Amino acid sequence: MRQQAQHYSALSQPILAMSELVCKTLDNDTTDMLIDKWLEHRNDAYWEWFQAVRQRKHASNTLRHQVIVWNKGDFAPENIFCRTVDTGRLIPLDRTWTTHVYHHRSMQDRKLSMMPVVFTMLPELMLLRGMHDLGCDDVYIIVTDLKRQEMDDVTEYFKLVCRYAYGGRTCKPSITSQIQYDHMRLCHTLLKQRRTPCFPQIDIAFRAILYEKRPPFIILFSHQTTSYSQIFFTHPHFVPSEDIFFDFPSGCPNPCCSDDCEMIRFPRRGVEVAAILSIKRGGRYGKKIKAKEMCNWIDCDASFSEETQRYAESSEGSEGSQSSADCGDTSSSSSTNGLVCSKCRLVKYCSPEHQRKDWDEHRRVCAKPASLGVVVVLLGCTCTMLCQLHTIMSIRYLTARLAQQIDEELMGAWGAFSIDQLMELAGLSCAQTLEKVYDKEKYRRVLVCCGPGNQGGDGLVAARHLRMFGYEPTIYMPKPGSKDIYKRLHKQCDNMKIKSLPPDATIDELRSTLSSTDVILDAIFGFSFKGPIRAPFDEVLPLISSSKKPIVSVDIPSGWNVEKGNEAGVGIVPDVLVSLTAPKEGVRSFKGRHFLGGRFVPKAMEERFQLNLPEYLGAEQIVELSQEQEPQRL
Ligand SMILES: NC(=O)C1=CN([C@@H]2O[C@H](COP(=O)(O)OP(=O)(O)OC[C@H]3O[C@@H](n4cnc5c(N)ncnc54)[C@H](O)[C@@H]3O)[C@@H](O)[C@H]2O)[C@@H](O)CC1
Ligand SMILES: [K+]
Repeated sequence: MRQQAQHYSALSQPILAMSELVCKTLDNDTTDMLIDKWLEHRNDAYWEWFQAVRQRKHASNTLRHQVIVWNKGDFAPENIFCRTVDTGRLIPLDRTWTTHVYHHRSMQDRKLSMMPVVFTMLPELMLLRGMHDLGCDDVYIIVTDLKRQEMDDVTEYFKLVCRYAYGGRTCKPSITSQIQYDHMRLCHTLLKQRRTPCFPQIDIAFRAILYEKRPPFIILFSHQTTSYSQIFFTHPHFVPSEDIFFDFPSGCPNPCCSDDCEMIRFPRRGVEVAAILSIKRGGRYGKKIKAKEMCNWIDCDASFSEETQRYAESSEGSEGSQSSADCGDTSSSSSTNGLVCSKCRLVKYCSPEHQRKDWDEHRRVCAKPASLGVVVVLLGCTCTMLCQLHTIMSIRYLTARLAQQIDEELMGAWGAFSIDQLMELAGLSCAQTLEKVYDKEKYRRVLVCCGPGNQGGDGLVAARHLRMFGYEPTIYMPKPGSKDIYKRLHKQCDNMKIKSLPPDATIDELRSTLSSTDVILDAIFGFSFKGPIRAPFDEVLPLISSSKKPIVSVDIPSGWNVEKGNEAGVGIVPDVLVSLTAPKEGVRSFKGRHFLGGRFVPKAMEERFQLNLPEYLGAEQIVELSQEQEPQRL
């Protein structure tokens, strides 16, 4: 061992036999067992993400774009299909794998199990496995205790070495000295911090695995709670598409977690942020990587040429494939075109026979795209109506977490909005909605009920605009917000001589104000509400509900669960709802007039989150989504 170690250097190619790390292998059955455990005790954030995937089905009907599909059946790996990055096949997530975990021998001495390591990363591993077809039956993980900065440094070092000196290749003297310097620095730092394994051990195992096993990706796991685990891809082709993974959970249990606090650096934003080792392939270092599109039948090695692709369609859907198979074309040799499943249009086969063979598996996901269904139903409608209705049908409903994420991004470095701006537009759209439905001659007296959060701010802005529109608003804030913006907005209302009930107004005072109110604006709770309702709102909400006055709710009716709706039956049931940015999951079954407001989402963001928002007309701040009755002004 010592003799072999003498040959180890930053610039020579190590072999796995030189590694002193212990390799623990978790076979397919163990992985299966871990997946079952995960399904039993799954983390809510991942569960939400998988649910959201369902809504995005057939967002795009083009063959290459639908990267993850779940159309039918329960939440189980066999019902969730992933488009592989290397063969373009759409295959279920139930293909397991063998995990090779390399760790320091001290962990073995302490009888530490490697299962928790795999379990921590299970959702990420499942997706990575699902998105890689060839050569991904084995997954390699090296366990470290690197801190965040050290992980960053090690990542940069491996990128450098793989780019210039992979497989012991010689490189320019200036690069050689840089590699040697970085290597020395890392050895020294990790030794000083008593990291186990030390850097040379990580380096030997890492580069030897790359060279001998040639995996599509390799993982450096970190035990440190303040660090993250890095996934290295050995080619840009192996990085899953960002289309669907941009909102994949960060792995951190804290819902306010930012990008910087990822536990596993899953490439949520695609190639741009992934750690890619640009290994030059070909010659004696292995085959060049070429993404190819292959027949969806897993045992077939026919591939389709990109340039000459001519999508021949089978005459019927997959269900009809059995009859087309009888036509007798059984060629499975390399083909330049293919048969596209005419029902879902998501998969391609080299022959009807292979389409038939794959049907048992593919039937679990095969479904007509939603948009086609709409076209059939609406054949009698005018073109404009059809477009509008189609858009409405496919608008995205948000979970609480996603609504918060969009909010943060709008006000983050990319969005660059301030809260004042968003609140102004949100409040304006609430006032505009009320004005659209309730004529100021008949419904002049508006009670604007404001909660303690940002939604309360929307209410104050709306009160100001309503006054401008000629209404007579009265503000009721049972628990005024403490933020400066809240106080400024209230001052602006005071300046316009808008009345406010005192925060400590008694229930009797509220009852008497309600009796002289024509319409109520419910700006109490928004997407951050979590039941049960606490005082003083536990008395206020029932009183508003029992007043029998018309109610316009902002974003989500107060007291409703953001995802499950009014399941507890204690929420306000409004006549009109104005959703902000995009409607929330909980209002899917809302029966009244439903508007969308908050016209500030940039197109790029709308596309990234696949919100599929309807078009706002002209200078309107609102757009009506659906209504039970004919739209009319009351
Ligand atoms: N991006 C967007 O869509 C924008 C959203 N805005 C508004 O901001 C809202 C979200 O604002 P916030 O995150 O501040 O939250 P909320 O306005 O939903 O309210 C949170 C407040 O309610 C209290 N609360 C929560 N559950 C409670 C319970 N069970 N009993 C009593 N009190 C409870 C909390 O203590 C907190 O003070 C949205 O719904 C929307 O109306 C706009 O202001 C700006 C733009
Ligand atoms: K509300």
